[in-house]
Amino acid sequence: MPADPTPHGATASGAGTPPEQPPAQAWQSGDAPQRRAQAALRDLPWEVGVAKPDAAVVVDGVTRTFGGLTAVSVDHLEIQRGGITGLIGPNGAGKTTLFNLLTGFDQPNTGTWSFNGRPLGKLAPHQVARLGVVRTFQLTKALSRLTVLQNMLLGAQGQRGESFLRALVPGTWRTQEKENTEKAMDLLRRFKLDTKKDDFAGTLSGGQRKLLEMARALMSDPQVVMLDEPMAGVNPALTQSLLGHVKDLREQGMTVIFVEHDMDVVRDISDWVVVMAAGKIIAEGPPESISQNQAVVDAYLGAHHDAPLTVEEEDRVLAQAEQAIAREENADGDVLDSTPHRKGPTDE
Ligand SMILES: Nc1ncnc2c1ncn2[C@@H]1O[C@H](COP(=O)(O)OP(=O)(O)OP(=O)(O)O)[C@@H](O)[C@H]1O
Repeated sequence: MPADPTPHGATASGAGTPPEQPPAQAWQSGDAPQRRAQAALRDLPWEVGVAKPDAAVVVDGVTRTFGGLTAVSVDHLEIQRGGITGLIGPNGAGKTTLFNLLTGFDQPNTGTWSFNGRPLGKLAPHQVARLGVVRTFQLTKALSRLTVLQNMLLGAQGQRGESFLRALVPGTWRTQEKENTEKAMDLLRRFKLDTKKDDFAGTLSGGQRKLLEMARALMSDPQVVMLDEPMAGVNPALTQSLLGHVKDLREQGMTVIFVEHDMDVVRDISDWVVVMAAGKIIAEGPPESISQNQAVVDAYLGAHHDAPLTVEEEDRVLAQAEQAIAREENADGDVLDSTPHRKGPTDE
């Protein structure tokens, strides 16, 4: 069982309640998306698995084990549409594994999950992306020997050229390619990478690669964007710009879920925070509820959250990222084959 969350205002059952506040305003269509998301969430109890007023993603009974280790065991989780949800937890809590499962990069042992009511299990990453759910990676997977623009074009989804029959009509393909190039250049301008379009991605700084990764994810017009540590390794000058871009995604109506260790960043941009430890969700609530939650404090202190990764941990994270990249490249390249290319629980 997950530890009871005990945020400010905790009840005997361990569930938290929001503090007294003025009555929530009814949603106005002209409201800023941030205010809408926060208004929708403000009166919810701070308890694990709480139902959201308008859930885009719903997860039920998802578990993933590696040998004897339970990396993810999530009973119930709902992600509010149009909000920014921060997913936090100590190293090894299962955050990346949960991202991998939800986006088709890994398969669970049990469980179901859906987007807009449509089950996403058994779909490959490119199929999940086409339905509107995309992710970025902890270690940016911008392909270093492709140019910035080529990387962007790889992120385009639903290309007419992917259909075998349409691919036989070169004019159709060229139209699509032109549209994709224009869209890519618009995004590159937005992310201030347009002057680098012909540079190899490998020559970009860490922060610029993060921007490229985010820009590339937007090529498929996603509705849900999952960002794995978007700020990690980014110099302070670019951090504000990246934060601004994440907030922009919400402004444009997207649902954002992001993994982050920096609590200042989490407090700054999250409408809601979900805390994982040892594979389970141990707390949920608005950012202000989290630092007052004893279960969260214990999980972080107990796990030596701020300790640097050991060489073994670094090797594992790198190997995981490389495997994920290889799987996505297989999925991208194999467009005529709808068979999912994924790692399953039996492939450990
Ligand atoms: N492919 C794998 N094989 C074996 N164990 C794995 C694998 N992937 C993840 N794990 C284990 O599952 C657990 C959860 O790992 P995961 O990377 O999801 O955690 P995390 O919360 O994302 O951590 P971090 O914050 O360090 O990125 C860890 O104990 C990890 O060692």
